[in-house]
Amino acid sequence: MTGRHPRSIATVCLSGDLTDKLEAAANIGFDGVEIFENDLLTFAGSPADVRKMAADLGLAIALFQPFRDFEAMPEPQRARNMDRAERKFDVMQALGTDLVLVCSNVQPVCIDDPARAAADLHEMAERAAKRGLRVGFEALAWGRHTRRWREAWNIVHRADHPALGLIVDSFHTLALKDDPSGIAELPGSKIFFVQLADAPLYNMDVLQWSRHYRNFPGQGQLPVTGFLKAVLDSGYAGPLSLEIFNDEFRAAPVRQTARDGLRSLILAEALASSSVPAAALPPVPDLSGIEFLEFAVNEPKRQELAEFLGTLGFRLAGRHRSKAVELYRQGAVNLVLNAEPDSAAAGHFEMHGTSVCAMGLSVSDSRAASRRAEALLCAGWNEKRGEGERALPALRAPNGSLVLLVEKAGGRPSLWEEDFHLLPSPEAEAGAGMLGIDHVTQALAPGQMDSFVLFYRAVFGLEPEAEVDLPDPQGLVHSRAMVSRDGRLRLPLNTSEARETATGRFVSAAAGAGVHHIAFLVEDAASTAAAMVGRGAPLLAIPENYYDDLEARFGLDAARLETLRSVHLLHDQDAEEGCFTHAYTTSFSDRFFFEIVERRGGYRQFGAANAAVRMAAQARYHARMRLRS
Ligand SMILES: O=C(O)c1ccc(O)c(O)c1
Ligand SMILES: [Mg+2]
Repeated sequence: MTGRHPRSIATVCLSGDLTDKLEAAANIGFDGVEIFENDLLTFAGSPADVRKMAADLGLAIALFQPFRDFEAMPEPQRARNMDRAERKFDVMQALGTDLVLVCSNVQPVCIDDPARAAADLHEMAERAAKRGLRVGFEALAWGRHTRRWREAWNIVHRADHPALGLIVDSFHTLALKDDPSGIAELPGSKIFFVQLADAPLYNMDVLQWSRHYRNFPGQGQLPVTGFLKAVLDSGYAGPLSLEIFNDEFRAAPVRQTARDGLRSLILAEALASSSVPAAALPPVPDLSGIEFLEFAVNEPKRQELAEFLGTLGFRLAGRHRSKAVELYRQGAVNLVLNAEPDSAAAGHFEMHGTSVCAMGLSVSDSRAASRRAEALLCAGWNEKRGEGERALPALRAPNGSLVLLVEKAGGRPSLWEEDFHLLPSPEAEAGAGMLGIDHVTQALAPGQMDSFVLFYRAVFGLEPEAEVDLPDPQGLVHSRAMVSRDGRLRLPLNTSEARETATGRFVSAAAGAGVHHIAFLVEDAASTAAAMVGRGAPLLAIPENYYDDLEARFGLDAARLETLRSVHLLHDQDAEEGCFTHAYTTSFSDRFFFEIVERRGGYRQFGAANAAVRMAAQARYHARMRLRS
């Protein structure tokens, strides 16, 4: 590969001991690592052992860090710091790395004099150079006197030593809302190292923010792309390295974090260097929504689920030509029930019980979409298939479920016509009014949000909406919707630290993340709900108090209120008079549930105002069911 920057990750990003960290970084495909001193101190082998381990794994040790509180100290600390530096140079030579990161001094006694800082760094660089080593100086956003990249650069420039260079870190620059564009004017060869980190926008103490809430580029809200563009425009040719301090990363499975990290770096580079072909990714797929959802079932659960879907107005529309797979249909909604032994669905059923095991996304170019996914490190999947059946490119989502890429080619028979024996649709069967899939909500285990956000953002170009907190009677649920640019695909993601919330119960019952609810778009929620009730659908009962409050909030007339009340409908309005009217079923097998939604006047949200009422009703229902069994 030509002209690609070496890709590196700091050991502090990853969980486990140094062996776990290096193995994960190497296996996923990083070229190098930054060794954090703490990971070395707590490691039971020598620096030479670490050097050998990295070499055996094919990993460069790109940098050793941090070296703290060095520059501009009064005597006697100044002299002591020079000795301390010599000892760290010994460690670096044993490790086999030539670059140390000096972060700006935070000590109150540090002298406010750039000339002194420059002189001290000059001396350190002179000592380093004697051993063939180099020193990089980084501004910490909370440094005593040096906080911005330009302040650090002025000191480096003034010190004027070939073994001294600048280290820039996107977090420190962007957290202070400092302008990175001037980095483009620096001589690229004087930038010795580049660290990348993103973060959610929190209004908090910058040190706490940095030490606990950083995340990978693309997982947060900082303008990392603009920062990286400036870096690349300088002509910098060294490593791009991820440096994330994050409480959840410290607890997450190390290989997952390593994969997310490399995925984020590949995406960040592609976004920042869209004009450089070497960094290019196939484009974000042109998505037109969800073609189907597939449920993993066994034979008894297939019958049970088919009956449940019948109460929602779905009818059996076809049987697969070669597999124990059925298609249920209504409007543009396709639901597939897969009971085929020895399939991805069967594996999913073994692990998670009755659950959504695959989502079929409709794309204009499935091969390009799958090449993009592969370039972003998604594992693929080849399902066995019968003679003449369509091969659907498939990739694994972070929870192990599949995303299948369905291409709608004009003129060609549909997937359903190709692979299924379709049953004639009876004229009289009108269904209950489902038009399409409005959104599909997944419940995630605590700590998985960043991973899923990055997956949908990188592979499919969905953008995260602002996080909302939903109060369940048993704890808080955090929800963030991933939405395609044209709004046609909506995938809310929910997490909860509390085990007994609706989200927490799902994750423990289903043994992991998965689809928790499916919302169908309808034209007229009241008539659909009435049709569902007529068919025996179990709608979730909503308390009287809710309707009293609705009347007060929106001034709905008595007849409308009575309609809503009679079929357990909830209602919300946005500031622009957009309306959202919706109802829920109780859950299937205490797992997932369905929603019908009617959107009017451009309403774009998900009825968050009603989530507390829904979750309290679910908690009551759940408690009643538990008493019965
Ligand atoms: O939090 C810190 O102290 C710290 C140390 C080294 C770094 O490179 C950094 O960005 C932050
Ligand atoms: Mg840093």
